[in-house]
Amino acid sequence: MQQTNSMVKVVHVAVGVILRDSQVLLALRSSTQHQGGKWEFPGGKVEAGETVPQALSRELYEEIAITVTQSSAFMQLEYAYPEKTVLLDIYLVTGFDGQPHGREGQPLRWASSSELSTIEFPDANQPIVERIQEYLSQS
Ligand SMILES: Nc1nc2c([nH]c(=O)n2[C@H]2C[C@H](O)[C@@H](COP(=O)(O)OP(=O)(O)OP(=O)(O)O)O2)c(=O)[nH]1
Ligand SMILES: [Mg+2]
Repeated sequence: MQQTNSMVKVVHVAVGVILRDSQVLLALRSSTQHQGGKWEFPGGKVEAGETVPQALSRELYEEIAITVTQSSAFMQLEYAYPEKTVLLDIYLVTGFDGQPHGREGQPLRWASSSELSTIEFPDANQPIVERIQEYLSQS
């Protein structure tokens, strides 16, 4: 039987594009994770009963120790990896408290718009990178 999209479990992920001085904060996914060894926008899975902004705030506090004070919906993207399908719910984070650091030992870096073109992201991320570059060129 042909597998249709409705039969595939979709993993809902809250993703933060954290902005400061026209740069974006990235975290290195550990080699043991799905899409490991690539740079990501910090975030994680939305848990049952959570809104996306709640999941985003929780994940950014858990992963990089910041408290989100200002965010807005940016884009949504569904992407089918061979092993799973993800729905990335992407928010711009334009205000936060605290000094970001990788609480799980993961390296962090700030990247400028042009640097984003040279960094290896998970396969789903290309449209996100393009929209960020468009956004930064207008601001
Ligand atoms: N955080 C994040 N996840 C991404 C990006 N692009 C992308 O394809 N993903 C995928 C990879 C994973 O399959 C999924 C996110 O899962 P995750 O591993 O961050 O989830 P989590 O933080 O809840 O971690 P865990 O507790 O399951 O280990 O979304 C991205 O830019 N940021
Ligand atoms: Mg995560």
